[in-house]
Amino acid sequence: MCCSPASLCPPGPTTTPPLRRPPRARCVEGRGAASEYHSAATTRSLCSTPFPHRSPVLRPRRRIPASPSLLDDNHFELVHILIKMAVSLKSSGSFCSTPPQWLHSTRDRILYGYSHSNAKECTCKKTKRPAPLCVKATSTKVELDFNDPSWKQKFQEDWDKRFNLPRITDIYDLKPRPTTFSLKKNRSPAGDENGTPMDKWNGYVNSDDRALLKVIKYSSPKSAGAECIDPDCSWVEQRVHRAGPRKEIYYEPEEVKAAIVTCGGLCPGLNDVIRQIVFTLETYGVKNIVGIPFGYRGFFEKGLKEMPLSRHLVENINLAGGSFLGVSRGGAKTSEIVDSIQARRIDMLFVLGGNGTHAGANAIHEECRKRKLKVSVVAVPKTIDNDILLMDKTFGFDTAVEEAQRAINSAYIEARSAYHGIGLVKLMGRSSGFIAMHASLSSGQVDVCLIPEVPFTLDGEYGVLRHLEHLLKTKGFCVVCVAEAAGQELLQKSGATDASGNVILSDIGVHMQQKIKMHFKDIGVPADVKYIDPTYMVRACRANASDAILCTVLGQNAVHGAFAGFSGITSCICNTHYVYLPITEVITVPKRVNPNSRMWHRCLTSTGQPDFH
Ligand SMILES: Nc1ncnc2c1ncn2[C@@H]1O[C@H](COP(=O)(O)OP(=O)(O)OP(=O)(O)O)[C@@H](O)[C@H]1O
Ligand SMILES: O=P(O)(O)OC[C@H]1O[C@](O)(CO)[C@@H](O)[C@@H]1O
Ligand SMILES: [Mg+2]
Repeated sequence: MCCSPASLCPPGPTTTPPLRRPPRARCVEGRGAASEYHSAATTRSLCSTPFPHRSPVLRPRRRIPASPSLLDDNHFELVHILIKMAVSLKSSGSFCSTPPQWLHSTRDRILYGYSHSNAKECTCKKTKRPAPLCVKATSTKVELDFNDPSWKQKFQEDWDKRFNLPRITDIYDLKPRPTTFSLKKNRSPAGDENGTPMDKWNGYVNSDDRALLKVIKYSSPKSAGAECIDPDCSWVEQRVHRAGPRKEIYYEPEEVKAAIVTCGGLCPGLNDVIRQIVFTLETYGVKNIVGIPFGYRGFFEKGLKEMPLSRHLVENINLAGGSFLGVSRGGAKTSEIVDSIQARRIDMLFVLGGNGTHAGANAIHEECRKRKLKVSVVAVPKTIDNDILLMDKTFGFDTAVEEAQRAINSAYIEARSAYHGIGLVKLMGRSSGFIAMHASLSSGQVDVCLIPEVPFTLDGEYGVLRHLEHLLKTKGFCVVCVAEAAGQELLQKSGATDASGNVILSDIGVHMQQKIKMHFKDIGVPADVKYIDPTYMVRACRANASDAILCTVLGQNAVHGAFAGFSGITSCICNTHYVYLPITEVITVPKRVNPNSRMWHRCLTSTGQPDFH
């Protein structure tokens, strides 16, 4: 029976006064640059007024390094890389040596994380204060000195270079032809007063159209989730290429052979994208469309035959989940794949997949260039994990969240109906906690959300288990949502990898289930633990409405991108606009949840959970 929490469900056990822990003082001073993360007022109050334990209100987080405040979820991971690079540089003796090491933002010693993948050591002045870690702002192509009045212009020039879309005309001298894509092509054009036909269809995107990647002007790097290029948080426009059909194209549709391949794990919406690619190709006039079975493997595994595709064949595939073409991991040998592309005379390759697939697509694109093949390789970002840089979301994510919150709801109902019920749900997300965070937010039924980006302890005074005790005493039941990649440092690593080389994670869900059961047994408190691991259920389903729309647009734009002559690009949504990005810009690291983002703070406000360390 399904029941709404307040009305139909049996009441939970009577609440008892909250379990109180002795208040502890939290002083963040004396930690180098980390202390600057808090305002002076916050720091004072943190040092002088210990807040009561288990307060449901959002408390200032402890020991968060300063620089993540400069970054959003897209770029948070870059800071980890910079920290690692900087720390290793330091240990190799190239860095100024005074500990402690925190990434820090000041006028003359700057780390800013946005869009910069190379960290270089800068000069450290001798100061009395412990020196912060010094990382000079660099980008992949240009070093910026913010004292130079023209730094913005340099930044923008560098940006435009990086986000310039690779195209087949970079290696081929080709003349475009007028597009065959017009939604008016089957109608008789209306004439003006002289009877001259007027083509009023204005559905083409100009190649100079750009969308802004970011729209917020942050007044300070300390603003929640701030993304700043320089320490003053100046406004700099970061523009990317708008996606859509162009008036001129670089292929003769009748001569084109187009192929579609789906790689990696399953994801809701794969079929919707396949279907739209086929529809759009046919609208251009392409007749030779094939599907490559079972991911990149289909290019070289004997016995796997390409599948001819047509509108008729794919008409209804979106009604089911999975991939009509099949998926696989591993086995990507770029040169063999390109041999196969060459042998099959493929002109356009549409690649649907996550970060690994994108890396593969880019390698294929590069190899085609090297061999001077006129092939457009266009990717469409697919992953329930939502862990690809720069884009608002990847297709499949919304649906996975929707399915995940069904599991949370079941855990809630089980926990709410049991005496001292504890519902525990583990959700997917190989390297990031987006599904867990969003499903916790959307369900509104989670008391504790644990993600890999935010470390936690299970045992001890400030551990999760003590908080569960508190919840049982105060609420009578509780629900915990843990991301599969969370708390890996608490578990033994197997060191195993899957066929694509992805690390196989240890099972935090089972570990927590056992720890919770043992803990309550040890302290002699009854606890009824119900563990739900919905695993493949969150991704083996058909796309929901919002993903279906996203897939439709991304699939269509992928085809427009190929006909416009682009290659090595991905078709995605940024800042609510549909755009093309060079693949190289989205695959450097997985996108992760920024613990200083408003979204994570909202999640904490919703769950009411404290710090667990
Ligand atoms: N760096 C790389 N270069 C070339 N090919 C790669 C690379 N990384 C992964 N691949 C190939 O891409 C395909 C998919 O990779 P992977 O299994 O990691 O899934 P994914 O695309 O990241 O999607 P998911 O989100 O499901 O993990 C595999 O066939 C793999 O061999
Ligand atoms: O299909 P497999 O190999 O079990 O992969 C599971 C992984 O794939 C994903 O669903 C997508 O990357 C992850 O959330 C999960 O860790
Ligand atoms: Mg991946």
